[in-house]
Amino acid sequence: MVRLDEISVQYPNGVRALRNCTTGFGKGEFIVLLGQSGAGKSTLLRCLNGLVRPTKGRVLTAAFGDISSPQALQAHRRRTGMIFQNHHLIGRLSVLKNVLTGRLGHHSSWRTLLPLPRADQQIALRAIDRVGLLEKTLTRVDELSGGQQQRVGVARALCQQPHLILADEPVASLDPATAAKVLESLRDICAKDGITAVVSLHQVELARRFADRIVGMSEGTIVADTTAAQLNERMIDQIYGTGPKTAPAKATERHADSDATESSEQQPAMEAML
Ligand SMILES: Nc1ncnc2c1ncn2[C@@H]1O[C@H](COP(=O)(O)OP(=O)(O)OP(=O)(O)O)[C@@H](O)[C@H]1O
Repeated sequence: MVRLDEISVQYPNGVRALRNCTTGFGKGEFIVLLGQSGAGKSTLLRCLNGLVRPTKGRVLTAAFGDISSPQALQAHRRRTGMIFQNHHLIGRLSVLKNVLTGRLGHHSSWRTLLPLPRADQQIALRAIDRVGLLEKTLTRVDELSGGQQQRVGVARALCQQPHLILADEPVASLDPATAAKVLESLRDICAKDGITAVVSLHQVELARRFADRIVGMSEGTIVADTTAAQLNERMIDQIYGTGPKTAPAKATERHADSDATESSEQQPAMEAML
């Protein structure tokens, strides 16, 4: 469904974040990326939706081919839902309006200046229903709990009718029980709809519980690629070295900032369209 072909990424500051990574993600697979902070998980996710351009190698999709061409990238992004640790929702808008932002990529820029069609509202309502938030449809997002907000993030991704969902530490800011519920709901919906999901996590236990497949990364390299059932201590040592099996508290403030920049730049345009 999507394939990374000998991908390397070197950032302008010289950091080599990915080194010759080759792997593929099949239709309907739920893949968890595991690795210490700095292993390259976010960079790999960003290559999968073209936010980071590989220095070397290609990202190939079954539907659109090599995403290095602008047309293929645009088509691929339209069908790729993103879920972030910090949700990236617009707090003062309702659940419905936030979820509807998932439809914007399906319209030309002039069309989005008008209210979105009824069909889009129905797709959004169905997505909200699937994550169990129908009774909160008109509630402001900043009045919801963290777990509910992340379910809005899932609904927004579903509203794109995606082939692929990329989730960068989607449950890192949630308590363990809520984290498990959010992942369970995401996994079940993806399995039912045949959506491929690539999810980075810091918790080995959650990876074991929810993943079909686990891809382990260390220093920009894929060091393990296994079914969840076959993940063993040797592989965990390869992924984490002698470090902890559950990674320490997050070191993603820099990403949160850069992701926030992306979304805050888009916010005024989004609000105008809704
Ligand atoms: N925009 C950037 N510019 C320069 N270096 C970067 C950039 N983004 C990431 N890096 C570096 O690339 C390497 C891989 O980072 P990446 O964010 O992909 O790792 P990660 O596994 O997602 O880490 P975390 O779990 O902390 O989010 C790190 O050394 C990081 O400092």
